[in-house]
Amino acid sequence: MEIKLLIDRLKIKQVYGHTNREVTHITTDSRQVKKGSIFVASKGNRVDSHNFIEDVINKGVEVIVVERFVEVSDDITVILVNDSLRVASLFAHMLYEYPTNHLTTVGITGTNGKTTIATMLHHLWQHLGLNSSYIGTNGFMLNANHYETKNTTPETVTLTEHIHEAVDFGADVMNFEVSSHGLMIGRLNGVEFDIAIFTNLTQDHLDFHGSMTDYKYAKERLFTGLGQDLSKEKYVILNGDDPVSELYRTSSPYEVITYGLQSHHDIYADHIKESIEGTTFRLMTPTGQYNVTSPYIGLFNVSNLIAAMTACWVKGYSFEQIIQTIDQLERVSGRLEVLDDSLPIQLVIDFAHTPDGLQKVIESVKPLVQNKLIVLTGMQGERDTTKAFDMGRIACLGDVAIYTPDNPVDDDPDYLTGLLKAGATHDNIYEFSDRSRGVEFAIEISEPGDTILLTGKGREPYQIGPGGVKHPYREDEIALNAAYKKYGVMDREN
Ligand SMILES: CC(=O)N[C@H]1[C@@H](OP(=O)(O)OP(=O)(O)OC[C@H]2O[C@@H](n3ccc(=O)[nH]c3=O)[C@H](O)[C@@H]2O)O[C@H](CO)[C@@H](O)[C@@H]1O[C@H](C)C(=O)N[C@@H](C)C(=O)N[C@H](CCC(=O)O)C(=O)O
Ligand SMILES: Nc1ncnc2c1ncn2[C@@H]1O[C@H](COP(=O)(O)OP(=O)(O)OP(=O)(O)O)[C@@H](O)[C@H]1O
Repeated sequence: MEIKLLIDRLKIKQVYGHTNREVTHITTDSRQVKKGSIFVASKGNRVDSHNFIEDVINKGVEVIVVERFVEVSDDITVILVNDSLRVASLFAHMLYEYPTNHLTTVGITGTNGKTTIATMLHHLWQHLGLNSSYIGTNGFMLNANHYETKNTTPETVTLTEHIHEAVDFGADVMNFEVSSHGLMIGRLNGVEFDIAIFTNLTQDHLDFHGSMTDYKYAKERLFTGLGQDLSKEKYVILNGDDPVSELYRTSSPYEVITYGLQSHHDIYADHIKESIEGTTFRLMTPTGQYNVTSPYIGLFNVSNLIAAMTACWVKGYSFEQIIQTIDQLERVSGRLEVLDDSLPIQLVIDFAHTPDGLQKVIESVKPLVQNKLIVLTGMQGERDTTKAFDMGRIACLGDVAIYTPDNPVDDDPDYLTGLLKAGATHDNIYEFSDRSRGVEFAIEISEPGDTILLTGKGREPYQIGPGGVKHPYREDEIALNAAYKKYGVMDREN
């Protein structure tokens, strides 16, 4: 695309150099530039990437977007603007031909359940015969192809580029985990959603948002962002069990469908029966009642599954069609996942890292516990530590609570476990500054019939230590190795 077309869209700007250049790529990261790239410089929390301009010019970049004047040779085109990241969104969407117009987009927001619902949907669409894409905490996916990403909602240019890749791949639908950070700092600028789903709002990320009120309004942006154009077919799917849905109901003019576990919702479940293999329930819908056998454990996963099914239903699939695919659905990686059911203990990994998530996950597992319940929980460094006290208290719903750090970054691991310990409600508690030792200890003290619930990590393959350095870490492997050592089960499948 000729940069003149991009520049013409901006009123407030100063442009130096030629405007008849062709560009094929845009990036906010100097390490990603190639010939034909526009490089957008910005001031981050850690570095000011205006400092990399010489470097990107040496790599062949001829067009740069900046927020402050920089001295460069005359053969470089410099576009000086007020807010370079806002311009990055605009240029990226123009360059990639407004990619969200070419597929169905589903945005999922809420404190817990985004990855779960987005993953369920990604599989449901494929079983219904569509090509699907997923972007979120577990990376970027095009059907079964998986690529790593850095954030739950990546920065604006990377996100737009991935949407463009999904369109090129032939994806019919793209499922987005929409983080409140992403909504607040413009990572989703230009993304036009067709379906917006809300899971729940409970305490998390107060280090970033400051208060639950600000956090609530951050998430509301997904719903106000749907716009007002009623010639478009869009839907709002809200968890009726969460009171915040009443606000989000008023945030958008599109049809609202509520789901949940209570009979006054539009779509809900009753006759729920839980086991360690999964859950059965009766799905009550505007088109009839259906029996569902779900491979997912836990009441909150009934809610999550209904949200996912509802998104397929509003796109025209019947509940009969949708339910037929459910027994083929894959487990959601690291979310209430039972590791090797041949063991004499129930060894479960989960990603719960908020008080509500932890409470729900313990409540889900408790009825299935035969002997004692050992809960391991962790506190993240440099994050919302005000949740630690409650998490320490909730972990004591187990007979044994083990406190560890989880991605401590530059915080002292003992400080983090101490914050958890402050909430303890019984004495059967242990602290480990090395999380893997805590996992091994949980196995060491277990007896056949016990349930061990390892929360906060799931299958995240690293621990973030001092300086933000990621060290390889696999909780599933540590736990299984310790369990095989203790219980001698050799036929491991992993
Ligand atoms: C606090 C925060 O949001 N930080 C984000 C921010 O980092 P930053 O401001 O420190 O960036 P920086 O390192 O100063 O770099 C500034 C600019 O220079 C560029 N750069 C940098 C180095 C270089 O050599 N060359 C270069 O061009 C960078 O690409 C960037 O454009 O910009 C980065 C690039 O876009 C993000 O990856 C990073 O997310 C970090 C990793 C993070 O942990 N964010 C969390 C708080 C977050 O966003 N979480 C949400 C929610 C998750 C959930 O729901 O649990 C998420 O969506 O992930
Ligand atoms: N609907 C729900 N309500 C409460 N807790 C839930 C719900 N769904 C999942 N959880 C719990 O929260 C944990 C995280 O789930 P999931 O990864 O789906 O959430 P998320 O919103 O994507 O979180 P993140 O933004 O941190 O990636 C799960 O492992 C489970 O313990």
